[in-house]
Amino acid sequence: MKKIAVMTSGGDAPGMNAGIRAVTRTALQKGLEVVGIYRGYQGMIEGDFIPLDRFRVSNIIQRGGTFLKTARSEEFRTVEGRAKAAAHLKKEGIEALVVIGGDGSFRGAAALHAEHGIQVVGCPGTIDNDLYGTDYTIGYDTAVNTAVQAIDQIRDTADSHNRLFFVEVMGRDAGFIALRTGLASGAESVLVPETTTYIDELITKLEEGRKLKKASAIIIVAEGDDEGGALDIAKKVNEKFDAWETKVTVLGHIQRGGSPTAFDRILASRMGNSAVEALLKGSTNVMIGQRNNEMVEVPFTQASKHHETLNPHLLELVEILS
Ligand SMILES: Nc1ncnc2c1ncn2[C@@H]1O[C@H](COP(=O)(O)OP(=O)(O)O)[C@@H](O)[C@H]1O
Ligand SMILES: O=P(O)(O)OC[C@H]1O[C@](O)(COP(=O)(O)O)[C@@H](O)[C@@H]1O
Ligand SMILES: [Mg+2]
Repeated sequence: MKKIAVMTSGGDAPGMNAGIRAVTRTALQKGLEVVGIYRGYQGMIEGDFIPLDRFRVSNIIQRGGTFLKTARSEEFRTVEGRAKAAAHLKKEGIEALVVIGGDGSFRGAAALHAEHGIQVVGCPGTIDNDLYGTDYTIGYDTAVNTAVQAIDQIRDTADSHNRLFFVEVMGRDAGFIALRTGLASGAESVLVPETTTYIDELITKLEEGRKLKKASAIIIVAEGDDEGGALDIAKKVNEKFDAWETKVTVLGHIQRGGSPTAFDRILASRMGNSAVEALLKGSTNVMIGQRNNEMVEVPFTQASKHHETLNPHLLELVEILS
């Protein structure tokens, strides 16, 4: 193997730049040439490539987003689109690829391997933490820290006015961001898609809080919750409970940006490094995961099929401590 490519795909996540840097510098150190692919699979289809040297990845470890840009490409979902993409890779002499992205990106990589024999290894890059086989994905820790900081600020104003806040966090159909954010911000309750949400139970809890003369209440709602988003849930609660004035905040894309935490930079650096080592020893169709602080290889088929379960003890802890 002489030349590899690296790309970012799907939703951006803080730490992706640190991952690109780690892939590039590890590969160069092993005597490989490295090419960056702009705009995910769409850039691959269009042959939008840039040679990477050690200086091209200087001064990016601390930057959010991804300097290679990212995209969601409908064309890559087609056999024809993938054939165009593979033709560009072959013309450039690229034999192997590191994809930093989520479950969808790994499905795309698996198709590229099946149809065109390109060797593919993935690094989990998504704020949602919704991949099986890794304790953490790149960007998750930063997103949680961003959300916690925002909720600390909401708590100041909620307390001053004695209000009830519903704060919606991202996570698509997973509740990881919501759970960790709720624990760290001392939320009264966390509503996640993985467990059934009972509006009546929530109201009982809020009433108990009123009786205890709590100054405010903050409920964290995962965007994919089974009872709907924060606005829907606030409405349902308000139909039966209006003792507190109620406000809704949707944190949205601020959770995706910002400088990555030290945790995410280190995770991305280790994963990028392991991805190149995996390619060199001939692995393909695997994601690099972190398990008990060790780097491991997880087949794409497992990684993208489902995600880890939420820790029920942590869900319980939110209730115990609130
Ligand atoms: N089943 C699939 N076959 C081929 N390509 C896919 C498939 N699923 C996703 N992709 C490609 O991967 C891209 C990123 O996937 P997406 O689900 O949007 O984000 P993520 O990788 O963060 O989960 C898609 O826009 C598409 O180009
Ligand atoms: O930026 P978009 O296209 O609105 O997508 C929003 C979605 O992307 C995410 O921020 C990240 O998801 P992916 O990493 O799977 O792309 C989700 O939490 C959210 O549901
Ligand atoms: Mg995804």
